[in-house]
Amino acid sequence: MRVHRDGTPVAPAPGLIRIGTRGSALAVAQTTTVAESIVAATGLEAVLVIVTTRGDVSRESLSQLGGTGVFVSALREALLAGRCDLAVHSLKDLPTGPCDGIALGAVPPRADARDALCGRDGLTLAMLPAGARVGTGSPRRAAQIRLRRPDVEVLDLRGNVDTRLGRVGADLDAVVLACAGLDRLGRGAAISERFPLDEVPPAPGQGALAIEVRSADAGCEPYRTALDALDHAPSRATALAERALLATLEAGCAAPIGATARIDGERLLLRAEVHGADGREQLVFTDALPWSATDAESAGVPELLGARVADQLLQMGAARIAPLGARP
Ligand SMILES: NCc1[nH]cc(CCC(=O)O)c1CC(=O)O
Repeated sequence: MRVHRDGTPVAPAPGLIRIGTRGSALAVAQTTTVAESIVAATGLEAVLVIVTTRGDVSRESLSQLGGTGVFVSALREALLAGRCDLAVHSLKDLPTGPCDGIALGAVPPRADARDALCGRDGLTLAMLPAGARVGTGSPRRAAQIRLRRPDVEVLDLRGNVDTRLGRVGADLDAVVLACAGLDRLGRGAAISERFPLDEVPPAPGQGALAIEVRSADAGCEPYRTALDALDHAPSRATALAERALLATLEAGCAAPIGATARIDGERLLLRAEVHGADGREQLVFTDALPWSATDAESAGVPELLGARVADQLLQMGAARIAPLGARP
């Protein structure tokens, strides 16, 4: 497998699949795993095409750039322009709306969706001393921590995973990050606590990857074989239910919303929470619908379930208590 970094085009060739990715260590690690699966399933040769986004090179804050969508759009442009054949994203960073000409080709088996506390000296959230300094850039994570530990100080945090981890034991006592990213980077040893999904629901889609393909190519070989080999029905169903919730709430990726779906026997179950702007109010709702990976009737169930849970949260006052349209 080759990694192409310099920005010049990689010509399409028979037997070669060009996989677009962001250039961060995390993105390259996860796209490498995807590429290896494709090579194993299809016998194709794979090249990673690294697409630099404004979000990677700019020092502006994410809100000035227009949200995490900036990471996604450069990769989608490369796909639409034919500079790569597939694009690999962190599913939680994708905007909820459809994108003309692009289809969600596959959702591979989901990594650990939980949030992780990385505390100095192995400290868990309960063990942190009063007044401890905890870093996170996420309003959801901030609200979840304040609710459990009103006596700790939550501080804003940006930067890549290594930058954030580097602050632990320096100016911060702990940071909160996604388990998936830490595990994929081989930094799982930095985790002092993995928060239970039902108690601290993560961002919708966290831990899942989205493999995008040009809509016109989705049913054609060799893409079809590659995508079929990558796709994992339970991971797709849970991630899509969580995203449908976000879409119905008309919420941005920085809105203080946590969601976790799971397969429970022959049902798809979705639990979601919305946090108030002041960090004290919280709404929680859980619902389930019949779902089975082998049943054609189950198509559309994840979207239906996500919309139902969102409607219920709206009736409970979600739009009143939370800044749903907030950008990071
Ligand atoms: N918000 C940025 C982001 N987008 C995807 C991941 C990695 C986890 C994943 O793949 O869901 C992270 C880092 C984090 O939240 O700690």
